[in-house]
Amino acid sequence: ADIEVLHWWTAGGEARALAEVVKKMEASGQRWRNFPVAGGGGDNAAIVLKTRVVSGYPPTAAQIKGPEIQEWAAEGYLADLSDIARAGGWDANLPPVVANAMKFGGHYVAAPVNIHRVNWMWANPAVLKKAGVEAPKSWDELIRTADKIQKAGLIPIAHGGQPWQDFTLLESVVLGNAGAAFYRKVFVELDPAAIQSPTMSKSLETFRTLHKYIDSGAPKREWNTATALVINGRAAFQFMGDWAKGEFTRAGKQPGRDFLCLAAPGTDKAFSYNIDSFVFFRRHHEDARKAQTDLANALMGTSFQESFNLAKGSIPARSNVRLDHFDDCARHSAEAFRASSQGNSLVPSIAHNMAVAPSVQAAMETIVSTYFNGSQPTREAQALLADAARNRKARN
Ligand SMILES: OC[C@H]1O[C@H](O)[C@H](O)[C@@H](O)[C@@H]1O
Repeated sequence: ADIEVLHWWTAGGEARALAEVVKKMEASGQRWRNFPVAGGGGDNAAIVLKTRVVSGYPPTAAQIKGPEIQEWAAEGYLADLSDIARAGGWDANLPPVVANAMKFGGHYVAAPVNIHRVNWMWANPAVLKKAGVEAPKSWDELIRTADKIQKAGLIPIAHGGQPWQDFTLLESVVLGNAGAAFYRKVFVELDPAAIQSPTMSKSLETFRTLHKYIDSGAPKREWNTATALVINGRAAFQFMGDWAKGEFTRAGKQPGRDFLCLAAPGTDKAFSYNIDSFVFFRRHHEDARKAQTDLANALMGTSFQESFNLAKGSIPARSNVRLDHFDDCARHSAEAFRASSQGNSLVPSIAHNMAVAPSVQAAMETIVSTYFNGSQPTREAQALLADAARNRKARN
């Protein structure tokens, strides 16, 4: 049968990883019908998906993540994957944080394909050498380092001017400056007092200071175009999740030699997670359900979890996939995931829709991006963020 899948993996490394899924499906005799919606981060895809579902024309499967999964399940649109999960031993082979994110009312309604770490700093060692600087360990040190890089005529920070990319940068600043417990207070518990605290003011001011280290070509730039600036030695750093690594490896670059994968300043003991997953829209036709079962099984298959994540830059969601074929960055990520799960410094990525409901996430993303690209007083931005948080809580 046809299996039509809506997703937003159109950038080079993403498309290469997606090809692994298509290969698997075609091998199981299903016809893959691609429904890509361009736009990194997935904001566009979420809008297109809503339109299709509301007009009674949902795809067979779609890329949906975090609390949005529970929202769709609560509406009764998603197929129950419990039988597939039981037969596949998902509970035994997934870290609890991953398993729980895939469930609604204790039932699996989504299949996870990976664990991305968001709080990375990608660096070009040749650019650092040219500017005579070291990789910074704190955000204050980053600012001093960036000044030197800029004086050397190079771009300190490769960035794409899109709200989700701005939010991705802020989450690493808060995590690095104030730690995992404070991050949770602000971006998970939505605590208005923490949002309006001097600690948050400091992080917002550090965040906005970084704006002067991005180049004038940044507005609207896609994330992978920004990664190319680091790959090509025009820029020193990019703050982005490890989907960026898929771009370096696709360009034949070696970790440790051509690029460095470092934790964002001050975040080496923390892990901001982003889990990609697919849901399946309820279907009554037997063939369609068979195709959905085949895809769910393929996505959680050990060999697929290896081949997909080698291309994507993330680590497998399945905890029993050996990492022998993975590089040092991936092994570093897996170790950081393990250590931060034990050390209580594993946090859901706010910028990548893992922490709060989509509506409050979108409201905060807009406030954060407006603040980053303008001259709004910090206190004012904090008040708006606190309002967005309160509104959400009022609706709970
Ligand atoms: O498009 C950029 C990134 O956006 C989202 O965070 C997705 O989870 C990730 O898989 C993708 O690579």
